[in-house]
Amino acid sequence: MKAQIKILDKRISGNMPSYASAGSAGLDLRAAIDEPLTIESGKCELIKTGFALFLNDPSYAAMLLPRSGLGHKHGIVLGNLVGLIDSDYQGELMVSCWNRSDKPYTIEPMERIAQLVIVPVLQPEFEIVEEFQASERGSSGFGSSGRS
Ligand SMILES: O=c1ccn([C@H]2C[C@H](O)[C@@H](COP(=O)(O)OP(=O)(O)OP(=O)(O)O)O2)c(=O)[nH]1
Ligand SMILES: [Mg+2]
Repeated sequence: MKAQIKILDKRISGNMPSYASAGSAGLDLRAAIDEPLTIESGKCELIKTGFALFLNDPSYAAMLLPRSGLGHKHGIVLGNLVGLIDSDYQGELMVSCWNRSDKPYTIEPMERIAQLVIVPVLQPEFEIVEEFQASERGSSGFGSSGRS
C-alpha cells in the first residue's frame, strides 16, 4: 500500500516518520512547535505534527496512540484517548496532548509525542433483522462472566 504525505513544516523533511525497526507497528510523531510548550496538570493542548497523511483507501485508517514512556512516566496521553484518522482526511495531523499527571510537562520542539498505527478497516453492509440467531453469550456482558 502506498500512502501520500505532504510536508507542511520543513523541519519534518529530515525527520520523516519512519518505522524504527522491521517489526515496529507505530510511527513516532513529532511536535512541530517553534518553542517549548508547557502543558499544565490536567490540561490539553492541540499540537501540529508538521505533515498531512492521505491514505486514500477506505480499507485503511490510522490511529494515534500515546507513547508508553510519556504516558506511563509523565502522564502525557491523548485528550481524545485515541485519535482516528479517516482515509479521506487531507489536513495536518494533529495530536491532542493531555497531561493527566499532577505536574506540568514541557514538550520540546520536534519531541516525539505520540505514535501512528495504520490499521485495516471494514465497512460492512448492514442487514436489519427482527431477531439474531442465538449465540453462546447472548446479551450478557459487563462482568457477567465473573471477576476472574
Ligand atoms: O487525534 C486526531 C483525531 C482526528 N484528527 C483528524 C483526522 C480525522 O479524519 C479528522 C476527524 O476526526 P474525528 O472524526 O475523530 O473528529 P470529529 O470530532 O468527529 O470531527 P469531524 O466532524 O470533522 O469528523 O480529524 C486528527 O488530526 N487527530
Ligand atoms: Mg467525525
